[in-house]
Amino acid sequence: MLSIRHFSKVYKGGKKAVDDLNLHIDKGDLYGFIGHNGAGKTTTLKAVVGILDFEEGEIEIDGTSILKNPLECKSKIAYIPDNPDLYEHLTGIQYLSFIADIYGVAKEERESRIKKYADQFELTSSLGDLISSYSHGMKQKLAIIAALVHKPKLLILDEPFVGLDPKAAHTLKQIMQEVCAEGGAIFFSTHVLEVAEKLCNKLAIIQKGRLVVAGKTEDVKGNQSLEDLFMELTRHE
Ligand SMILES: Nc1ncnc2c1ncn2[C@@H]1O[C@H](COP(=O)(O)OP(=O)(O)OP(=O)(O)O)[C@@H](O)[C@H]1O
Repeated sequence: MLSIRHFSKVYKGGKKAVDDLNLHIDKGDLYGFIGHNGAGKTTTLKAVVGILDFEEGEIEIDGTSILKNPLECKSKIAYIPDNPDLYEHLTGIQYLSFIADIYGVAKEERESRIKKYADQFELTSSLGDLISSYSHGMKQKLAIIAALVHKPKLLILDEPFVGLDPKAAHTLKQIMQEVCAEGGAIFFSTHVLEVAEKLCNKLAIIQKGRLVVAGKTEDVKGNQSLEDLFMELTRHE
């Protein structure tokens, strides 16, 4: 579903943020991406979704190159950045309809998907309100619903649990598991190691732009907790 091969990114000014990264995410994978602040997670996620140019390496979504055919790739994915910017002058439902229009989602399908996820996140009664009146968590929930409205094959999430209350975080975990059980795939960054450990079937740890370890959660962790492993692998940071 997602193949990252020999990906490197050097920012203007010479900073090498990611160095020769190789990762493969299959259909059904719930894949956690872990690393210290500045390790290169957001840089990787932005390159995957086609909003950050790169010169070295190849990234393919469902067999299609994000550099050569970005539109086809973007039709199959959804991305939620760590701080989503929404159109504040629209109401929640206007925003969701706008996103559904962009992806050409049929009326009945969009209505049922919006209802399902808005009910789950207890946002239904606020959908008629202006986004500018939403709290940070409500905006985060709206961004999640918008990402799910076209049933993407691949969801890319940058620290999706930040700002969510415990109930909303629980709902999001359930939705993520459901998406993957139905054959979708999710690649997400997080600093919440307990969540990654419990939720993900695969994990990757990145440090200073280089992959430290990647694979099935049980193989990566062995008998220790993810926190112990993470501290051990990154202790020279
Ligand atoms: N636009 C930019 N220009 C120059 N350097 C950048 C730019 N964006 C990020 N960097 C640098 O690239 C490195 C990786 O940053 P990145 O945002 O990918 O880290 P991260 O793992 O997502 O961190 P965090 O957990 O804090 O979000 C950092 O050293 C950062 O300073």
